[in-house]
Amino acid sequence: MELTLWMQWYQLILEDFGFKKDDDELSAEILNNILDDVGSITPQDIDIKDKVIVFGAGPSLKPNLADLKNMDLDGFTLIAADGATTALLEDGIVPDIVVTDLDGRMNDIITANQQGALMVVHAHGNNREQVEKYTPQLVNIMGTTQSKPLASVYNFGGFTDGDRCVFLAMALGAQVIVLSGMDFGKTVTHYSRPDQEDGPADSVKEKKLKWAKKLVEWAVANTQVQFLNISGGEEVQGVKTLNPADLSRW
Ligand SMILES: Nc1ncnc2c1ncn2[C@@H]1O[C@H](COP(=O)(O)OP(=O)(O)OP(=O)(O)O)[C@@H](O)[C@H]1O
Ligand SMILES: Nc1nc2c(c(=O)[nH]1)N=C(CO)CN2
Ligand SMILES: [Mg+2]
Repeated sequence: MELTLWMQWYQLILEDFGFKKDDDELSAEILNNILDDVGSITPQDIDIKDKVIVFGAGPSLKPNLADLKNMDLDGFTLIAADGATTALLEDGIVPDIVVTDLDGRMNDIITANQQGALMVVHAHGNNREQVEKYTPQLVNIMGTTQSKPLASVYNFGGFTDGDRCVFLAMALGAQVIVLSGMDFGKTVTHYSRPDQEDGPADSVKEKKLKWAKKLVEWAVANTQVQFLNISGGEEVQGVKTLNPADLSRW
């Protein structure tokens, strides 16, 4: 999404959650400084295929993976939103890219990185400590922010890890984006909340998922990218729902 338009969404999100722009900016500056020290990658360093699968951490993720793990996924770039990484690794799949604000199961995210996954690390006002602690433990990192971009910290638009996967894929030139485990709604899994069982979202998470869905629906309505949905959960307006097995036709 173009930056000036994203900034209008961002303003509404700040107001809705009471987040402070200054906190987001400070965290982004800290990430930028760390990346200056440890090194980082740029969008030009990331080659994606025309077809991408974005994995969110919703309840349909595991059933989706049960089908996908027996299919040939070579034609797709696989992008995992944070905690979804754990579910992929359980099924023997290493994502090509992990988009994370560093609150998934960090051991698994580090393992995926060691096995080749590129890291898209998001700095925001509520994850400064995780940025400081975990970024130096990672390699092949690209930084992102939801606020003002910096030399090594990009803003492609998007808010939650899952919808930011979508905006990243679009910025990198994806033509087809398949949504998996992007249920939205009111149920979260232990992949999203590593210390909890699957169950109802708290009010903040529910609100985050509403914004995530709105942003994905904006992308569907305002870009030429072809979206397909194999997730269960809520219908995403304008997106055809498929069975995972039918993906081989795309
Ligand atoms: N029902 C769902 N439960 C959890 N995640 C979902 C769901 N549906 C879609 N998703 C997407 O999967 C992503 C999983 O990442 P993760 O749970 O780490 O979220 P997050 O963006 O860091 O949010 P939070 O700040 O609540 O941890 C979410 O960002 C969201 O976009
Ligand atoms: N300031 C702030 N920004 C965010 C937050 C958060 O908790 N605080 N959570 C996000 C992932 O859903 C994305 N951005
Ligand atoms: Mg997260």
